[in-house]
Amino acid sequence: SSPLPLGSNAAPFVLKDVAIIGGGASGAYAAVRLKEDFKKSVILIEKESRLGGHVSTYDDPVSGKSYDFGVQNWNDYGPAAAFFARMNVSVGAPARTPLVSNYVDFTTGLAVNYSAPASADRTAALAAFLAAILPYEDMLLPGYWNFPRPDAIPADLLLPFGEFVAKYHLQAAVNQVFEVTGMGVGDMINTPALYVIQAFGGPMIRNFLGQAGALAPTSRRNIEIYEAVAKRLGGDVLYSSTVTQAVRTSAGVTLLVKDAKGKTKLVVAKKLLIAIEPTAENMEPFELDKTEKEVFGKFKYSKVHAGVVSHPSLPVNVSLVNTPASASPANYLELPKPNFIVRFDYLGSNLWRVLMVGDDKFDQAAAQQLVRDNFQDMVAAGTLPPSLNSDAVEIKAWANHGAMHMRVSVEELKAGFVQKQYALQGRRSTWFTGGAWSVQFQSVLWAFDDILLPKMLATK
Ligand SMILES: Cc1cc2nc3c(=O)[nH]c(=O)nc-3n(C[C@H](O)[C@H](O)[C@H](O)COP(=O)(O)OP(=O)(O)OC[C@H]3O[C@@H](n4cnc5c(N)ncnc54)[C@H](O)[C@@H]3O)c2cc1C
Repeated sequence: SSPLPLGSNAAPFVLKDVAIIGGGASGAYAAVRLKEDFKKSVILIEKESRLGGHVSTYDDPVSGKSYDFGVQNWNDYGPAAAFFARMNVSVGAPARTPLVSNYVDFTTGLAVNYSAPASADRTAALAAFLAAILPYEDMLLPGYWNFPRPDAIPADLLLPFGEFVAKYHLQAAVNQVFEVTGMGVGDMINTPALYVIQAFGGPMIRNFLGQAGALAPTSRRNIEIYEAVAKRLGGDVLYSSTVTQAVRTSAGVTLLVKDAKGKTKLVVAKKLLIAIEPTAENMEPFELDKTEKEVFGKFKYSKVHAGVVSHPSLPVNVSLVNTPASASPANYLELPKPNFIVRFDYLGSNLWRVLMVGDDKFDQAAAQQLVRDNFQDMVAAGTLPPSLNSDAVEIKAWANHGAMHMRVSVEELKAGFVQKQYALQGRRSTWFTGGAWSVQFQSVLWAFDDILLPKMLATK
C-alpha cells in the first residue's frame, strides 16, 4: 500500500515505520523515544556528519579545553533531567564564568556610557514579567496545542513587545531578555510580545529567579548528550544525507535520500516526521502542496550565526556588549537593529564567542564580515588597543545556525495562523516537530515531542 518508489531502481531500499528528517534537538529525541519506548523501526536522516544541530562544542587543540559556543545549557523543564539520566550523561549546574560587561556601540566602535539596571530592579522586573505571562503559559508551552481561537487571543500577546514592557513596567529586564535569547527575534521591541515570550519565557525566567535549575553535562562538552544518542541509534542514522525527492500520500511516504558521496537510498516509511525549520529551501524536496505552501510561506525568520574568534586586542574576562549610543545613559528599550553582533564574550584560552542575528539574507560570509568590521571599528575608535602583528580577527570555529525564530504578523495570528499551521499535522502521513512548532529551547522541544509522538502513532 506504499506509494510507488521513486526513480532509480538501483537504489537500495529501506523500509521503516517512521522516517525522521533532522537529528537536532527534536529529531534526535524523537528517534530515541520512537525506537526504544514505542518499539518502532526508525531511520533518521541528518545532513551533517553528526547529531546535535545547534549544539557546537569547540575542542581547542591548543589548550586541550572544550568550549560550547552554541547551546549553553538546558532548562530543567519537562523530561530534560530524566533524558540525560537515561542517556547516562551526568549533569550539573552549568559553569558560568563571570564577565565584566563593557558597552560599545558596534555601529561606530565607540564605548557607550550606559548604566545597566541595578540587579534588584532587574530581578523585580523579571518577577513582574513572569507574573504577567503566567496566565498564558498553558496556551504556549510546550507548544500551541491549547492556543486560543483567533478571536480569543489575549490582547497582551499581540502587543509590540515594547508596549508590553511599558504596560507591565519591565524596563529593567529588557537588556537581559535581549542579550540572553530575545535577540533571536531581531527587532525585539517591535516584535509581537508572543514571540518574545516564546524566545525567553517562563522556564528561563524561573531559572534566573532561582525557582528552577538549568542543566549541562559535567564533562563541559554539551555535545556529549547527542554523542550518546548517536551511540544508541547506531545504524538507524543516515549521516551527511538529505532527501532529494519525496512522494507523500495518506498511505505512507517514499524518500530518495542522497549522501555526500552522491550515493542514493530509497526510504519507504509509514510516517514522516520533519524536524527541520520549514523554510522554502528546506521544504523544496518534499513537494509541498498548496495548503502547506500557503502556511509556511507566511513565516518570517531570523538567521543566526555563532563563532569562536581570537585576537590579541580582545579583552580577557570581558563581554563586549553591543549597545546603541541612544541607550545612554539608561534607555533600556534602545537595542541594536538587525543585522547585529550581540556580544564578544571571553571564553578562556584567548578565545571569544561571537553571536549574531540577521534577516533572512544574513549568510555566513556577511556574518563573518560583520565580525571583522565591528572589530576594526572598535580598534579604529580606540575602544580596543591596536596590535602590531595581527590585523584581522582569526575565526577558529563557526556555526551557521541558519533560519530560526519563525514568526508571523499579528494580522496572520488574528486570521487563525496557528490553527492552520497545526492542521498540517498528519496530512499526507507527515508530522512536524522543532522550533517552528514550539519554542527555541531544547528541553521544551523534548516535552513537545512527548505530546506529538502518541498523537502521530494513534493515527493509522
Ligand atoms: C547559538 C545558539 C545557542 C542556543 N542556546 C540554547 C541553550 O542554551 N539552551 C536551549 O535549550 N536552547 C538553545 N538554543 C536553541 C536550541 O538549540 C534550538 O531551539 C533547538 O536546537 C531547535 O531544535 P530543532 O530540532 O528544531 O532544530 P535543530 O536542533 O537545529 O536540528 C535540526 C537538525 O536538522 C539538520 N538538518 C537541517 N536541514 C536538514 C535537511 N535538509 N536534511 C536533513 N537534516 C537537516 C541539522 O543539521 C540539525 O542537526 C540555542 C540556539 C542557538 C543557535
